[in-house]
Amino acid sequence: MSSAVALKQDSDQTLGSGEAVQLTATAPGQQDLLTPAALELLADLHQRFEPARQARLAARRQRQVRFDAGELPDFRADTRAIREADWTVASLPAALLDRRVEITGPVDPKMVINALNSGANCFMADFEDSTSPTWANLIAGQQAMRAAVAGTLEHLAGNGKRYALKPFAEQAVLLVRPRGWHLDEKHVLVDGQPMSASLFDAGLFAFHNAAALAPKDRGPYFYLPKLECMEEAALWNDVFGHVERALGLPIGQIKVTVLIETLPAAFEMDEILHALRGRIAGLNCGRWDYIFSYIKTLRAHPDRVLPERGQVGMTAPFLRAYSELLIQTCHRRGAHAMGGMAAQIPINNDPAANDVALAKVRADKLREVTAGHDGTWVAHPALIPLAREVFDERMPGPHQQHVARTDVCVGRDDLLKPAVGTVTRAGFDGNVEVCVRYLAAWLDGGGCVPIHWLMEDAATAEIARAQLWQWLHHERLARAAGHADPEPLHLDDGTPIDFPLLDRALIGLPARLGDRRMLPGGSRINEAIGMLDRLSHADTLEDFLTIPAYRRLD
Ligand SMILES: CC(=O)SCCNC(=O)CCNC(=O)[C@H](O)C(C)(C)COP(=O)(O)OP(=O)(O)OC[C@H]1O[C@@H](n2cnc3c(N)ncnc32)[C@H](O)[C@@H]1OP(=O)(O)O
Ligand SMILES: O=CC(=O)O
Ligand SMILES: [Mg+2]
Repeated sequence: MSSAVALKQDSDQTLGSGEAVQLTATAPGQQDLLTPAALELLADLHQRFEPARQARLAARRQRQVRFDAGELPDFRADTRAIREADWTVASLPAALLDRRVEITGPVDPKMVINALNSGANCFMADFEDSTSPTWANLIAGQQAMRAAVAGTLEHLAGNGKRYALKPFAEQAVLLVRPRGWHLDEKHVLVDGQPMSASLFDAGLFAFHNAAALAPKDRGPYFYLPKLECMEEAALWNDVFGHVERALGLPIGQIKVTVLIETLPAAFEMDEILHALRGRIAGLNCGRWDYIFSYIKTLRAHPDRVLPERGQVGMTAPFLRAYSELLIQTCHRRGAHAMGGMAAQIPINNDPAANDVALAKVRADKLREVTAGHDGTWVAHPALIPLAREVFDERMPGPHQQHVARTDVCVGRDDLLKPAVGTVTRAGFDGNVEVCVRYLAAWLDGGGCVPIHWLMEDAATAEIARAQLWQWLHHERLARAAGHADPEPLHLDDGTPIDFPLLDRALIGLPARLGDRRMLPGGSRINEAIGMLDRLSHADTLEDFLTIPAYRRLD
């Protein structure tokens, strides 16, 4: 670990000497978390791994330049030996053997208590897609994690309802999802530079909780988001190896599950498992970011434009191929193949509509367990009994790794084959509405919101704004790709998808939304409309919505 760390908090308060960590914001109770020793670990992680992170991000940009020039993703020639050799990942810890139902959600204390008490096998506490990373949210989330692991987490709601944890044996197993490699944590500067949000979230969680987890036969367990290739997985492996040494943990104590939620990563599932083989417990189908990544990666390929989001289900060719390849790959290597998230949530005030929503969730879980997944995700506690029932019926053991799926034969074309369908006016306007409402909520500190009874988070908002951009720029992109006399895309009623259509949707949105005081982030709606307008008109597709949005946070 690096030498002593100087801590400057706001007013240049210096607690030590040597390298400087500067905190640019304050939140209640942060002194208990950001102790000199914790900051020393964070500074050390930054100094060791920031150059490699930046190199990986540069490699992403270079790869995208090639895709924009017409190249298509493919399996790597230089890693063929890894794919062809027989090897398996390290054995799984007992706590991660049966993961049939996992609940996910933001990290505020009430959600954390509800999720841990929910009866799900596991809980993924999410610092990424469903958390808006205000400094207050991050500090409160890390405090909630520490108190949850200590068994002391309590919450008193505004309505007077008290929340407390069930006994440890009845709680879901905790996994934490740190933010992805692309995000900075601007409130922590090391040597004057913002540190990686991934290293901040994961490093701080491990620092405060590894010792308390060990006597319970647990460790810091992580879900790793938005990886694009094996080198990014190897970087995580190096980080965790170093954290284990720094904290005196046995090597391999930190376990990970990797979300396969980018198109490039789907071509490197074996390689990612291999890079993390001493600590990986499984892969997960992060379907929403995967759809976003398909659009983003193939943005300049006019023959691979997707229809509106509602028509892109898991039975679409490229999604079916990816989930089946994930199951086959995981089971060959001794890892769990986790399913993903249906977006429907319970509809409290309309029993008939609720039945339809639950039927869609049931069909999704049935598809997953029948295909060979070892577990699934739910967004809401009320969906746990349904998911459990479907998995219990078809998966009598703790998992189904014995289902080898040798019948699956997925090649490059299968992973790239687009869904067929249309863009309706409702689909176009729906993308505008979801993006604006989600962005407004996010800017106001809310990371996950129900909109028209669907769970909307950063990944689904990314689909909405990336689709809008790709549809609107289609004619220009097609011309650049060599198509003679390309036309704009059209809605199914014949209306051209052009900027006047977007302008009309944006101008009409406030009236459609009604009383914005009733909406999460209602006061930020105009700002969100302005952002979507700019992002949609820009000649280049912004990599992540949350990067420009983060500049406006705090
Ligand atoms: C693409 C991806 O990355 S998916 C993973 C990221 N997304 C998620 O994790 C989604 C998590 N889900 C949620 O945040 C919520 O379910 C929402 C925002 C969609 C809906 O939440 P609400 O509007 O509060 O739903 P609702 O009012 O029906 O909740 C009823 C109760 O269940 C609780 N609840 C709802 N979802 C969850 C959850 N995921 N975890 C724990 N508790 C939950 C609520 O806190 C509430 O508790 P209370 O009765 O004690 O007040
Ligand atoms: O993180 C999950 C996803 O679907 O995206
Ligand atoms: Mg995701």
